[in-house]
Amino acid sequence: KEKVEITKEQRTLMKVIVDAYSTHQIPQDVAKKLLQEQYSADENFLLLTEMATSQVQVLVEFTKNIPGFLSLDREDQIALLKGSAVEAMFLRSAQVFSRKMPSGQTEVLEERIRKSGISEEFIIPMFNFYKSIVSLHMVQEEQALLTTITILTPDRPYVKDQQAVERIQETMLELLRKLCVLQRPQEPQYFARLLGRLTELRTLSHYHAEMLTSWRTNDHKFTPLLCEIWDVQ
Ligand SMILES: N#Cc1ccccc1NC(=O)[C@H](C1CCCCC1)n1c(-c2ccc(Cl)cc2)nc2cc(F)c(F)cc21
Repeated sequence: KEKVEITKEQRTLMKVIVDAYSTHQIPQDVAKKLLQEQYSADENFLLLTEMATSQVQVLVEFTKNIPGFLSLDREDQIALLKGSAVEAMFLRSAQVFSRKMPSGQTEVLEERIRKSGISEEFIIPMFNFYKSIVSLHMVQEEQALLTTITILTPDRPYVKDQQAVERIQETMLELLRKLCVLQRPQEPQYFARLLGRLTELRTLSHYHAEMLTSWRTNDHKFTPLLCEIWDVQ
């Protein structure tokens, strides 16, 4: 039986990542807004572009706190941010959806999102992903590390020094592996299941541009930052 224990450095690394992850969150709670009232498709589209834009800003701030990220080549830092922003946004949305809520509220939230203006064909794959995240019952350490691992994906377009990214990602993968073993000793496959979600996440993210351009709204206006990050306009 493998004796797994977190080293002192790993504990420090964990604390840095989790603190940064919880600090750099969007101030306004989108779930609360959506539960408070029903918006039109146009209002929802505007809300989405606002949320996505501020999500990119908090993502940039978060990555600055990932040990080793700032010592990567500057252009590679940008390539990693551009390459992971959409996935990070869907992962964040899934984590918001999987939050414990008073009974019946998750169903209301799901209904509001189904009717938000998003076109039918994307609703199923999106909620399949969200529900697969819900079923994992991740703790915040796992959520923070999973987002970090997503950002540190070496084979993003235009990354020059993939080895340098791999080295940092491996540190995070090893830490997550240990956490999963310690957190779920009775579920040896849990770590593999977590990483499997990143494959689903990448597939869902392929649709992001179409999800936006097919939104039921008269005016698909995007912020300059979103035009940069999302393949739109
Ligand atoms: N962006 C963003 C973002 C950043 C941080 C936190 C949540 C975010 N998600 C959001 O704001 C959107 C809202 C925006 C208003 C209209 C209804 C969807 N969203 C999405 C959703 C993101 C994208 C695309 Cl194409 C379709 C859907 N899946 C959500 C799940 C949830 F449970 C949830 F509460 C919100 C959710």
